[in-house]
Amino acid sequence: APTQSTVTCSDGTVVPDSVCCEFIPLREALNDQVIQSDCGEDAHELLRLTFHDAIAISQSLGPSAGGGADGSMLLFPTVEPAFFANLGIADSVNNLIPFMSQFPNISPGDLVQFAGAVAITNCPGAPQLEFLAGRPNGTAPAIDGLIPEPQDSIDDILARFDDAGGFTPFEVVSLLASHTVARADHVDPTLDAAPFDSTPFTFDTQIFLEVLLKGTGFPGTDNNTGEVASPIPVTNGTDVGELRLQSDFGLAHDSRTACFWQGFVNQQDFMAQSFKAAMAKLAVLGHNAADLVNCSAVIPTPLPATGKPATFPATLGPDDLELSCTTEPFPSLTTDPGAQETLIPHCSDGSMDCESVQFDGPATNFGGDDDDDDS
Ligand code: HEM
Ligand SMILES: [Ca+2]
Ligand SMILES: [Mn+2]
Repeated sequence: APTQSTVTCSDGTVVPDSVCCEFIPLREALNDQVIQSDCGEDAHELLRLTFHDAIAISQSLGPSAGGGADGSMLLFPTVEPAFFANLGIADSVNNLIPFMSQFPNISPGDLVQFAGAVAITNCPGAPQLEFLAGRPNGTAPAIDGLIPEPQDSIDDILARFDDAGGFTPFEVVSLLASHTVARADHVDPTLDAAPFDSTPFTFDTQIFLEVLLKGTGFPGTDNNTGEVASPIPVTNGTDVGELRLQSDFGLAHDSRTACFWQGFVNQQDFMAQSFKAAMAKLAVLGHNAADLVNCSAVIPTPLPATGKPATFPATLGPDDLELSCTTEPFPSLTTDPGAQETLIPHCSDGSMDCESVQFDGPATNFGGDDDDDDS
């Protein structure tokens, strides 16, 4: 068999090509200057950016509609971030732009996918994503209209993912594991950092469980576009109640996806591996993977899963489930202790006050707001 040649980077990491070694100092710089080795706001926003850069491609409309994972967000920061569907993306774009000049040999498309992969290694339970290097620079911004929105029908969402990269309904649900480490700043304009599950700093399966609980209220104002009622809406100061996206609710109940959604509840390894496989596809949209170099060895080992099984938030239990998968049994789970509805901490260390990093930069959100007061 042919022998695979390797290179050893100065820190001892063994990689297939020396181009991979340049990502090691980038990884340290990203963790020091932006991510703060935390699964907090900045890590979450970098993960979201991998999606919004990559999904902007269309098989039906052709290459002029968008180049996929090509760094166009960073290269044309006044164009795509200003689309309504990209509200909030300007934060992560401005946080990455300084690294383009600090690491001139690393392309913006690589930078976006690499930053997201590094970011989630700070989230206990996240998989070690594949990372391939060598994406050429994007040549034009994508057109508006390619980013799924939470008010879109499930037909439209599944069709958009299929058109972007042939994603199956199972792969779409797999990608939504991302919402286990996610909070909305713009869905309810009165709220910052409204979490999608009760553990926004842990890459666990709570998102899949909690979206299956009956909605009882809203964490801030009612019935914003793309929002439906959540099961734990109580807000107290910076502890913002859970916010449920209409799209997550729809995917949890649509006949094409309901059993996939339910199937990730309390299945940490299956969820993490399925997310990893779907992310590998997302991260190379617009490229031929065979043209890229496998630099996965430069992605750190993620923090291990907590080992805590999925649990119903305090005061809730099986009676609060609203299920649409009729062919699979629902797992038996316990309820967290406590007589009061769960409050979700604002910071990963349980405190109320944690600063996120926000560099000034050229990217602006829809409406021109540059969001740097985001917390
Ligand atoms: C049906 C597809 C999807 C829809 C409709 C959707 C929608 C949204 C919305 C509306 C937000 C809140 C943004 C804000 O108000 O600040 C959000 C946040 C987020 N999304 Fe998605 N999303 C989808 C798929 C994905 C995928 C595939 C990924 C990654 C692989 C992802 C990662 C994230 C992350 C990490 C956040 C949190 C950002 C933060 O905490 O600041 N989403 N998503
Ligand atoms: Ca979580
Ligand atoms: Mn945010």
